[in-house]
Amino acid sequence: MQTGARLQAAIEILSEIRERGRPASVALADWGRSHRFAGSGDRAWIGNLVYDSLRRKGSLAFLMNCDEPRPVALAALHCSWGLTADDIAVLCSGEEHAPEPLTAAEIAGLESGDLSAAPAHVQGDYPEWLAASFAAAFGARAIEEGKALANRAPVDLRVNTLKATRDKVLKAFDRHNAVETPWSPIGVRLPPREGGARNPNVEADPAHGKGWFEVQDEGSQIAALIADAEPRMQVADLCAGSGGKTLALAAHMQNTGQIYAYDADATRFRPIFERLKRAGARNVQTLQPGETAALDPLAGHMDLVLVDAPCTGTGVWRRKPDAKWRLSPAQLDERVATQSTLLDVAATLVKPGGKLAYVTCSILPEENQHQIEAFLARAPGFAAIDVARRAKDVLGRTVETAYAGEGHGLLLTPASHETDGFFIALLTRTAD
Ligand SMILES: C[S@@+](CC[C@H](N)C(=O)[O-])C[C@H]1O[C@@H](n2cnc3c(N)ncnc32)[C@H](O)[C@@H]1O
Repeated sequence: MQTGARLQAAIEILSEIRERGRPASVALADWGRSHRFAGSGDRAWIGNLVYDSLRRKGSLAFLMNCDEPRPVALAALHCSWGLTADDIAVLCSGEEHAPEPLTAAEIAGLESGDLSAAPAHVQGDYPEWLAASFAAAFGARAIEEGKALANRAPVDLRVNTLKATRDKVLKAFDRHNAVETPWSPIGVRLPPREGGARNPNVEADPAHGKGWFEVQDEGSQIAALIADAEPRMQVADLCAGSGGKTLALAAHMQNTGQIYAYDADATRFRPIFERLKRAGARNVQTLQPGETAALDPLAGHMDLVLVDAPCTGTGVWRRKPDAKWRLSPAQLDERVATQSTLLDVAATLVKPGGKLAYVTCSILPEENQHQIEAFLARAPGFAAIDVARRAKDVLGRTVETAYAGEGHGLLLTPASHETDGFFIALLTRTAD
């Protein structure tokens, strides 16, 4: 496809997402199915522009004085890909499936659009209704943190220490410029590609088939590392999903002890079986998903309970940028209520002296520090552990929280740690 035709396709997909409220991944997959002639290079170019447009939709619309898909995509080419107004005018020839020529208003937006008078939520590209939460989380750094959540993310791999070493995995992805992640001793990072370039499909690599690594953001790796799982422990992973953290815990525990993996949703849980097999994890017992009675025998016996809670996913907006514009106050309230219930369930499983690790991939205080404060207020038999100290012990260096206020736990963010947004709190059961 000519570049102009790729641009027109991206604009059409953005219109589909906007008009029909469809997730970007679904709209892109549908487009691919109905345009079989498009090659993988075309799809990567179009997908990257769609995602970059969504990542910075608020600020790009402000610059262009219009939030329609076409001006937003043009502004993404300018602001995120570095094309000049003249470069973009060449693509908009109006011929051979290319977009119509630029209007005077579009040229003005591209050449002299200015964000300096825009409110913080526009400069930081987050929804206006979350402005107070961003200010509470980050204070004067709200715009900077929002901007970093609107960048592309790297592909992070967690080395499976049951089967490989970091050096082995680094070597396997040498051709993709693999480097060590900054914090996790078992992390490998493939930096994000620029412009329309395609990301490597790491899961198609033989090293993945051999179980040498799993795709897992460094923030998630850190959460699993500091959750305090030790060999021979009895551990419950209450929201195991497809097993990302279960696998990490199994490796930290060197395939000893027992991890009881549970999730309410059978479909989300299903991939765990294949992943456990590939990773060579033998200390995991899978519980019947959705059967809460399966948790009964664990009550009061667990050394560690991990609650990797369902959340708004505000910390992973780099990877799912359309989610940030779809999120609603009602969904946030619903998540907060579920998290609170899950903390209460988790508390019943912890043995005296045992631990409860609470993790979200959210940066919102409502789901993080406030959630922990409320739990500690209603569960006097639990006390907070100093996570910063634990992180220093595990990672060998000080990790400052990105949270601007007072509160328990550790908040990791793209701006402060080059990870996805993750919150980790560690509690201990002090009394019966
Ligand atoms: C953040 S995801 C878990 C990700 C997973 N631990 C990983 O590392 O890949 C949250 C999970 O919580 C599950 N969930 C939601 N409500 C639940 C409940 N009441 N009990 C158990 N799991 C629940 C969801 O199905 C989802 O898989």
